[in-house]
Formats: sequence, structure tokens, C-alpha cells
Amino acid sequence: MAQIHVMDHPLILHKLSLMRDRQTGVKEFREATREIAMLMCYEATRDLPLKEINIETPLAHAKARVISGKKIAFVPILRAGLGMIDGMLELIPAAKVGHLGLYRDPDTLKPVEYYAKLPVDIAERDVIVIDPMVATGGSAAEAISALKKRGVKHIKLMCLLSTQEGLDVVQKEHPDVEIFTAAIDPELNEHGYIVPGLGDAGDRIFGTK
Ligand SMILES: O=P(O)(O)OC[C@H]1O[C@H](OP(=O)(O)OP(=O)(O)O)[C@H](O)[C@@H]1O
Ligand SMILES: O=c1cc[nH]c(=O)[nH]1
Ligand SMILES: [Mg+2]
Repeated sequence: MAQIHVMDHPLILHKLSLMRDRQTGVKEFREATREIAMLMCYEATRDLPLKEINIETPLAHAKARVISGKKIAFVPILRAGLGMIDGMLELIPAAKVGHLGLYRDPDTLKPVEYYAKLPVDIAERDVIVIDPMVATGGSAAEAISALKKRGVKHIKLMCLLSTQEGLDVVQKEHPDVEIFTAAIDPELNEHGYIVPGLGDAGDRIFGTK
């Protein structure tokens, strides 16, 4: 079973608390989403392979390490995952971006796919799926399945808030996927919202409620 990494960095936890606060407006919520995504991208890319190259510093020859050309793609789950993409791209600007549109049916809470546009070479890329919320886990599991169907072999999942029950669903279907979450909250309410959570991430990022 691949690991679940729960963040403990004070900057991440501080910004996450800002996001939880109902008083936090769209601008600050969006900024915090972007910033946490950037900080978590740093954690999730610790295993990127390096190679040694020869360079000239102003003083001497040196052997220096650079990332060895790994092909990466980020796949935000629409809509809310879009709030995390700019922060990720600030760290890895050359990454390709695929989009998967899923919404949760409000009655069944099951994910419904409505859009998919992925890089043509997605099967050759290491993919990080991003979505601020893993509640029942249905959307994340479905997104990962959609990528595997298209031949993707190496997938990580990055979210801000999750529940243990949602993570269990993802891990059961996809034991190979390493997961990064800023926090794990205690429960889901009867509408499938994470409690205490932060509300509807998509609505708070885009100001739709
Ligand atoms: O783990 P689950 O129970 O599947 O729930 C999580 C999903 O719910 C939210 O999306 P939503 O359906 O609200 O769509 P939106 O991003 O367009 O608001 C969230 O961004 C996840 O994609
Ligand atoms: O708490 C939740 C659960 C699903 N989607 C959200 O945006 N928030
Ligand atoms: Mg939503």
C-alpha cells in the first residue's frame, strides 16, 4: 500500500486554518489555496530524480545536480482543483496540465464525468491529480481510474482536506497511489460535506455562493 502523507508544516496548517474560517473572503481563500498547493508540491516532488551535469561557475568547473527531465503532468479535477494549479505551476512551470471535469451528483454523491482533456502523451507522464477535497473519495478514485484507463502508470493524489473514509476508498481502489493531504478531518455530514471542513471549496474559490 502506498503511503499517505499528512502535512505538519506550520505554514500549511496556518493557511489551512484561514481557509476553514467562514469569514475568509474569496480573494484570501483563493490565495491560500494557491499557496498551500505550492508548498505541498514541494513535498510531493521530493523523489524527482536528479542527474549530474558539468557547469562553469564564475570561479571554477563544478558538477551540479539538475532534475533529470522527468515528464510530469498535473491533472486538476474541475472545478475546485483549478484553484491549486497556479501554485503547482509556479514550482514546475514546464509541467503539462490535463483537465478532468467531475461533479458530485447531489443525491447519490457519485461522481459524474463531464469533461476530459489530457496531454496526448499522458501515458508517459508521472501525474499528480489535484483536488482540494477528498470527501467520500468517489471523485478522486474516479479521476485516477480515468487516468489509468488511458495508460498512466505513476499517479499521486494531492488534496487539502480529506476524511479517513474517503482515503480508504481511494486506497482500496488504487493501493499504488501515494496520497498527500494537508489534514484529515473527523467526519462527513449527511450531505457528504467534510466536517468541520471548509465548506464547498469550488464555491469559495470562485465565489459562486
Ligand atoms: O470525495 P467526493 O465525495 O467525491 O467529493 C469531493 C469532490 O466534491 C467537490 O467537487 P464538486 O462536486 O463540488 O464540484 P465543483 O468542484 O465543481 O464544485 C470537490 O472539489 C471534489 O471534487
Ligand atoms: O466538504 C466538502 C465535500 C465535498 N466538496 C467540497 O467542496 N466540500
Ligand atoms: Mg463544489
